[in-house]
Amino acid sequence: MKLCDLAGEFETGPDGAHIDITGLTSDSRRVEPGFLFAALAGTKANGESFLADAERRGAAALLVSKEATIDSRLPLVRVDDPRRALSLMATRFYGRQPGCVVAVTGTSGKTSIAAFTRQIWAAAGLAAASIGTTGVVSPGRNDYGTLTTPEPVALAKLMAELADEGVTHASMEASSHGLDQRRLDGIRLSAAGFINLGRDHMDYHPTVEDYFRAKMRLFDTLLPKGAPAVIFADDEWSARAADAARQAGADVRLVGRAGDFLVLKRLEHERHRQIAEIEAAGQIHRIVLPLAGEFQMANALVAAGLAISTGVEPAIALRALEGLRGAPGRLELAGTTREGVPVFVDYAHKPEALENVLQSVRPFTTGRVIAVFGCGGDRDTGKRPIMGEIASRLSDVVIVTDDNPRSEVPATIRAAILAAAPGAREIADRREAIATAIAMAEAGDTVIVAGKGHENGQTIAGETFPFSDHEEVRRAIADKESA
Ligand SMILES: CC(=O)N[C@H]1[C@@H](OP(=O)(O)OP(=O)(O)OC[C@H]2O[C@@H](n3ccc(=O)[nH]c3=O)[C@H](O)[C@@H]2O)O[C@H](CO)[C@@H](O)[C@@H]1O[C@H](C)C(=O)N[C@@H](C)C(=O)N[C@H](CCC(=O)O)C(=O)O
Ligand SMILES: Nc1ncnc2c1ncn2[C@@H]1O[C@H](COP(=O)(O)OP(=O)(O)OP(=O)(O)O)[C@@H](O)[C@H]1O
Ligand SMILES: N[C@H](CCC[C@H](N)C(=O)O)C(=O)O
Ligand SMILES: [Mg+2]
Repeated sequence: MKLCDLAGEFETGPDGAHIDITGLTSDSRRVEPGFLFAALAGTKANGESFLADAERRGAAALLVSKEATIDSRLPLVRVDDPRRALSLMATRFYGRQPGCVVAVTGTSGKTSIAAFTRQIWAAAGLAAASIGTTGVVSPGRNDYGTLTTPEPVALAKLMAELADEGVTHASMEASSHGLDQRRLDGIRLSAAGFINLGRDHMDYHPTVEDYFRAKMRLFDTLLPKGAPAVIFADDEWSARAADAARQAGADVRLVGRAGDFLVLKRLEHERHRQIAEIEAAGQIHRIVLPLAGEFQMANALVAAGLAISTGVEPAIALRALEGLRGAPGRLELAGTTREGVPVFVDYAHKPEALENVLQSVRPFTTGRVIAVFGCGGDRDTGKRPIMGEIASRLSDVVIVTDDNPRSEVPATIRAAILAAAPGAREIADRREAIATAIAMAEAGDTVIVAGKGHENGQTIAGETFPFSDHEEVRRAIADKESA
């Protein structure tokens, strides 16, 4: 593609306008001959330090900030916001996107909502995909993922591939990092969703306000004016999110007990399912959601709201809730012991998520709630004691173990949690911690293994070892039975 076509509204200068660009990247190590290299200011480095490296590898043009002092003979595209420009150029380069893309933000529930929206569309006969923390799922794929919101170039390429594979509807997660770093600025959105705001990523965002503002970019910058914004109505931050979306000119649709678009009239919990009465356009629909946890009902309502807002009949969308499968590792029943103790694997790795999950199992637990969890290294340290306090308040037995210590000393992470969790046991080895919880469980108890959900590895000191909470649960149950 010619540089001037790729640059679109951004100026290229006369010399380079007609050179051919063969690809684009923001990582100089991935530059190939003919590529445009985007120099981005990062958290650890500045891409401007790698211009020479990019040039050596064959870069044909550079995307740089207006203020940068550049010593290069290559054609330059100078812009105010290189990250945004890179996203816009990447989608121009790859061309196609599914005709209908929705994005959802919030602290907890994004993966579940993206997966549910895909399932509702599929139930309505549409070729649908979801993109997020657990990877990419579509009629033709089930790819494991690493980031919640992929990098802009990878995302643009993926969207084009999905469109080529016949996918017409895609739901994606918009993480605060993704929004802040403009990863999805090139995506054409048909609707957007908001679920909640809690404590997360305080290592990256200086304040909660900054975190909230990053999330609101979805409505005030990315969502086209007049497009539907589906907002969960029952969170502490709902009113502010709705205001922000309304001010940005979105068509706000509230879902939940305090909703106006989908109103949750009644909810009854059974062991592994819930029965709900939902009002849509003046009609009451009685549905059975085959998932435990009130938070899943909230997620299901946002997903149904997004599906309805993109053309699915309300009756069809709400009926589809009866066939929903939870996203992998989200309050997922990983096994049941011979005594009938359910063992759930859950991805709660932040305070509100842990609180929700522990509260969710209480109604059907006649004995003890046994919780096994830890916290990841190189992430927000402030959440550790908060999670320790929540676990000891809401469970009867707490076992503190390792999550992904990454580069940190694991014992230091555990100590920070234990300081706020009096009476908790400390078992560093995650396999042993899971086995201990399952071995001690008696009839009436519930075991929750939290923090890693769908993950298939444990990262310790820069190395990732194969590890699956699901497999460990199965192994521990089998060992208990044969003992
Ligand atoms: C903290 C964070 O978000 N970092 C992201 C950020 O990196 P950065 O800009 O800070 O990178 P940097 O190391 O300072 O380097 C600056 C620039 O120099 C470039 N560089 C660097 C070295 C070199 O030799 N040549 C070169 O060109 C880098 O490619 C980069 O463009 O921008 C990069 C490009 O977009 C991202 O890859 C990177 O995500 C890293 C991989 C990451 O781990 N991010 C996590 C924390 C994340 O994004 N998580 C969210 C939320 C998770 C959730 O809550 O679910 C997600 O969406 O997954
Ligand atoms: N609506 C919700 N409210 C509170 N907690 C929730 C909600 N939905 C899910 N959770 C909890 O958060 C965990 C993660 O859920 P999910 O993966 O759907 O959220 P996410 O926003 O994608 O999280 P992440 O940013 O970590 O990818 C679940 O395992 C559950 O413990
Ligand atoms: N996307 C999240 C995942 C955390 C998962 C948890 N197991 C941990 O390692 O902290 C993050 O990178 O902060
Ligand atoms: Mg997610």
